[in-house]
Amino acid sequence: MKRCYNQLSISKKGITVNKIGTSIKHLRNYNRKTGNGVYVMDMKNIILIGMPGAGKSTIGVILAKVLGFHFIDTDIVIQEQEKCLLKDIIESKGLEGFLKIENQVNCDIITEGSVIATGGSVIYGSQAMDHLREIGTVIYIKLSYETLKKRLGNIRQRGVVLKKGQNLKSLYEERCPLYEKYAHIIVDSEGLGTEELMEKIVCVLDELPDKK
Ligand SMILES: Nc1ncnc2c1ncn2[C@@H]1O[C@H](COP(=O)(O)OP(=O)(O)OP(=O)(O)O)[C@@H](O)[C@H]1O
Ligand SMILES: O=C(O)C1=C[C@@H](O)[C@@H](O)[C@H](O)C1
Ligand SMILES: [Mg+2]
Repeated sequence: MKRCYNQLSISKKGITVNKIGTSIKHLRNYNRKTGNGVYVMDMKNIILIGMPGAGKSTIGVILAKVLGFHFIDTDIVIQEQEKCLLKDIIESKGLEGFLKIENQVNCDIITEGSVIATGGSVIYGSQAMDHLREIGTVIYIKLSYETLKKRLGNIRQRGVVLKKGQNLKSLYEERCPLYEKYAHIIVDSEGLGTEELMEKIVCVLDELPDKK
């Protein structure tokens, strides 16, 4: 099922897409008589990726408020779709089953002007990552292993996709190259509190050459 998170509205001026905090984007080449036109998706999303505990959900919601964007947490979308907690999906369907659902949920996201906080394991879904890179700017929130270890308690209790014999260190080493591979931008969050990190991301976005 495709999920659409934005709303179209029709006015005398034609069809517009209302996005909180952003200018209204018009349907291009809109013909009032036929009602035809091409809507150009020119408002990108901001997609946050990174290790579990990197702060994607925490930062994502603050970023959305500051930018006037929508906020989507894909972990919550998965839970709503499956009507089940993440850890219970992992337990009942196994790691592969969970990753398949996560890939599908992320592939199905249709939105614009949204901050999307992904789950830490989203980078195992290559179709999902290709889709997310298409619909927005992918930001990798990078944090050292040492800080993550301190921040995360028992990662098994958190429902992390951890293979047999894997620990936080080997998970970190396996995933870092994948986060780097899929990121448009890498933001080092070492030593930064939530407000500082949020400000750093806003600055980085502000400097993007193709900012819309
Ligand atoms: N900049 C920060 N400094 C210190 N602690 C932080 C920071 N950002 C988030 N945290 C804390 O780290 C923990 C994990 O944050 P959060 O749940 O946002 O991570 P996540 O990246 O969304 O993880 P997951 O992949 O599991 O969804 C929380 O307890 C949160 O309060
Ligand atoms: O990093 C992970 O393996 C995960 C992180 C969470 O956000 C959830 O997506 C899920 O619990 C798996
Ligand atoms: Mg999260």
